[in-house]
Amino acid sequence: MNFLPVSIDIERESILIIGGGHVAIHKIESLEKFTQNIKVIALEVVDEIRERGFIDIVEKAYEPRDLKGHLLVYAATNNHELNSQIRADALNYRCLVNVVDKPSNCDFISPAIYKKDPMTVAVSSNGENVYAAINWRNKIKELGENGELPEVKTKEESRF
Ligand SMILES: C[C@@]1(CC(=O)O)c2cc3[nH]c(cc4nc(cc5[nH]c(cc(n2)[C@H]1CCC(=O)O)[C@@](C)(CC(=O)O)[C@@H]5CCC(=O)O)C(CC(=O)O)=C4CCC(=O)O)c(CCC(=O)O)c3CC(=O)O
Ligand SMILES: NC(=O)C1=CN([C@@H]2O[C@H](COP(=O)(O)OP(=O)(O)OC[C@H]3O[C@@H](n4cnc5c(N)ncnc54)[C@H](O)[C@@H]3O)[C@@H](O)[C@H]2O)C=CC1
Repeated sequence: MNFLPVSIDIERESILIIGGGHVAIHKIESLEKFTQNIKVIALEVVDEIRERGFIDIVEKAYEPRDLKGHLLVYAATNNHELNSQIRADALNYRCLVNVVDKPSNCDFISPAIYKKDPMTVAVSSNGENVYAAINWRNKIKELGENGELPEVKTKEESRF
């Protein structure tokens, strides 16, 4: 596996999550710091997703055509075969898919994020050790909360 970190403009994107359980909530907790343009398709959706109010929820079984028009897709069902099938289907729709139960079958993976406007830190272990990524992020967050990261000044003042 070899994942390149990039920052994607999602201003005009609707992000699709297939599956509405605990892992879907995880993904939403990161995504909602950046966008409310999120759609969830699942047989059943947990209350924590419903309570958010801004999420477009469709309670039904996944079908390949659901992928149409979505750049970023999270295959987050509890069905291993279905999650892999979603990535295979996505080849016909130009989507990038995060398969939550198989790092080696992902177009992209979700880093551990610390966001303090306008700065974002995203830590990844290249999909190899999610707990190490979370530990590093927590350490960076601690530095940020304790005022130990460089102050963000204007662009001119920040020049090297
Ligand atoms: C590869 C990746 C794919 C992807 O999902 O993109 C992946 C895969 C897997 N995670 C597993 C378990 C857990 N993951 C979390 C949490 C997070 N997982 C995230 C990312 C990633 N997880 C990607 C790699 C990122 C990298 O490169 O390092 C974070 C950082 C970001 C996010 O999800 O948004 C988010 C922290 C959110 C935050 O704190 O901000 C927790 C903790 C918790 O649930 O609270 C548990 C324990 C759950 C429990 O114990 O029940 C397992 C099960 C196998 C195992 O346990 O060994 C797999 C499958 C596997 O590794 O095979
Ligand atoms: N990447 C990560 O951070 C982590 C990944 N995992 C993996 O994530 C997977 C999902 O776990 P949970 O969210 O806890 O499961 P869950 O059981 O809480 O939720 C599963 C969801 O999938 C939906 N679903 C199942 N079949 C469907 C279909 N045909 N069409 C539409 N929706 C369908 C269900 O309705 C439900 O909303 C597990 O396979 C687990 O191994 C687990 C922990 C962390």
